[in-house]
Amino acid sequence: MPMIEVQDLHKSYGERKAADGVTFTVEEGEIFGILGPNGAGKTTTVECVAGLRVPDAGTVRVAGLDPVARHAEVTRLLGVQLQQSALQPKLTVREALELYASFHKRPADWRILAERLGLTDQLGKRYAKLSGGQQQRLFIALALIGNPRAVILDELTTGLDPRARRDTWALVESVRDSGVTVLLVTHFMEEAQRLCDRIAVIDRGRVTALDTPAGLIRRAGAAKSVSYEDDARIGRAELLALPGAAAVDTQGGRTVLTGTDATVDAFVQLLARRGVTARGLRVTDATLDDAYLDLTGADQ
Ligand SMILES: Nc1ncnc2c1ncn2[C@@H]1O[C@H](COP(=O)(O)OP(=O)(O)OP(=O)(O)O)[C@@H](O)[C@H]1O
Repeated sequence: MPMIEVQDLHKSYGERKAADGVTFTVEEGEIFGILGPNGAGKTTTVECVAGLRVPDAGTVRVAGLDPVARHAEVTRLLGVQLQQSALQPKLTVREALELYASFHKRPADWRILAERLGLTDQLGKRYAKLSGGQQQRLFIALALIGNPRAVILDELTTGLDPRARRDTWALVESVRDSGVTVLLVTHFMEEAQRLCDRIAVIDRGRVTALDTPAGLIRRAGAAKSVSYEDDARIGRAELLALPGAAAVDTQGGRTVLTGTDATVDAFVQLLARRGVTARGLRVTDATLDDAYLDLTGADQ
């Protein structure tokens, strides 16, 4: 049985369709990403999974249970860290952990959790005095305190510096390695590419693609890009006419040609035929960023 199933989920706020037929399945043990631009419907979708919102139509199941009708059981199975979570500013880390542990019948040992999440030295610190990274670690601890089988982590690393973000990624991996399924909401491509086994790209309330990170990149068809110092000897139209060529941009005096392996081969042959040396030539693999722009139309 899948850990989480969402089938044709619809949810509107008045006229605004936040989820417009969202469908995906999360298997046990996965880190499954929901990636999409602001307002795409990501939070609405995971709130329905957590049973915090009632869908207008469609089916949601967590370990086979309806999260609205069987809310108490689902709360035991599913830990939730929602976007913009906040705690009472004067609460200390220890008090928050103890309080949340008291909500569960069989909580995890909060001291072990604090140790695992690097919070042991912060136990006496008030929530308001924690750094952004420490606050996020505390929220992960609170999401895990009921020993859940799955966790929802929504916009976990927003506002964190690159170092804290990387530390948080390592934590998410260790959560998965401990056997907990992770549903991760993000709008950071790098985060999704680095962490997720599979990703659903959501745009305007719909899943526009669902695949592994590598699959999404391949599907977007922009597998490679080649860049060089522009000297205008090869025209833009000529570059775009190469097989598989998807785009030509100029960035900081460099021409960037995006396409497939075939585009790169044809470009190199073109240089050879012309006897032209492209200075500062670089060939790079396209990232999920390129695929994402393609899949969401976010650059339009
Ligand atoms: N409680 C609400 N009342 C009215 N409209 C809402 C409410 N919550 C969300 N919306 C709207 O529904 C749409 C989807 O919002 P949602 O928060 O699900 O998107 P999101 O993908 O999580 O966005 P973000 O990345 O900005 O958090 C947006 O247009 C948002 O303004």
